[in-house]
Amino acid sequence: MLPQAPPATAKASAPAEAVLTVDHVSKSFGDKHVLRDFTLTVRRGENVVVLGKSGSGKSVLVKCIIGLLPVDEGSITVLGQDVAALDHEAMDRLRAKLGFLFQSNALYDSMTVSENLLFPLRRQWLAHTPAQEKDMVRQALEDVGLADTADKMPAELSGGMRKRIALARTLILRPDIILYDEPTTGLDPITAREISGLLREVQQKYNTSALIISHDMNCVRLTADRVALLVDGRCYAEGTYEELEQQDDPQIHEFFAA
Ligand SMILES: Nc1ncnc2c1ncn2[C@@H]1O[C@H](COP(=O)(O)OP(=O)(O)OP(=O)(O)O)[C@@H](O)[C@H]1O
Repeated sequence: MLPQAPPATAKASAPAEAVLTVDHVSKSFGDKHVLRDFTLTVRRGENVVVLGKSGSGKSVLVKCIIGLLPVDEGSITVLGQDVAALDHEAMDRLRAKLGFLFQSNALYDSMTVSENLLFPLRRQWLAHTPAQEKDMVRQALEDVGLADTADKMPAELSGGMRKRIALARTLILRPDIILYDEPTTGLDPITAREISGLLREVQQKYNTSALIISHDMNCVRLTADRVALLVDGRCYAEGTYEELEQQDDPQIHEFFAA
């Protein structure tokens, strides 16, 4: 009798833990049903893009995730914590583990790049020495490919560079999950492609998980491990970019046909 083959590496196929779960969430404003039984999971180390038309409820979804809007039904779990059950202080502590990259970048024009990066760091509970702070700024700027910009003012930088600085400011806090809101909006196609590449580098280097809201199909293709289509308040379809691109369903196809 042949010796029994060792069991297949079960570990390799086990899915990573969920870091963000949106479970059958509904949210309405009066009789306007924005989210209807919406379900989505982001696993550790995964980039998930939420794709939806303008006004489909992407921002409402993000606001529910970070506890700025209460859900009507269903639940949201972030890093093992039920968002609805958290008091103000606990929610603040949870938000400190999330990174945000806003469409506007939200940089302070009157501060240098270095001061912009240090601003959120100094609001944290952990104290750092000036030497540690300098090192953290240097590392974050290196990670976004802008090592020599620490003393520059945001106004001296291009749109793509400002986006990188905003990302560095997020990375310096070592977030577990990053929420990207339209990360390539307003950038020319070449810069948009560079920023999309950077999102991938960040994911690989820090093993961060990300929820990315984007309309830019190039960005979606370059950054997404999985895409969730938000249509009529529901997660209408979910899959890799390539899987969804091949679907004939007109509701799915129209996103990829443009
Ligand atoms: N606080 C609110 N009160 C009432 N209606 C709201 C509120 N916030 C959002 N809405 C409505 O919910 C719907 C979804 O809005 P949302 O901003 O989430 O869309 P979106 O997908 O992010 O759009 P865009 O891509 O244009 O930013 C819209 O019809 C909007 O008017």
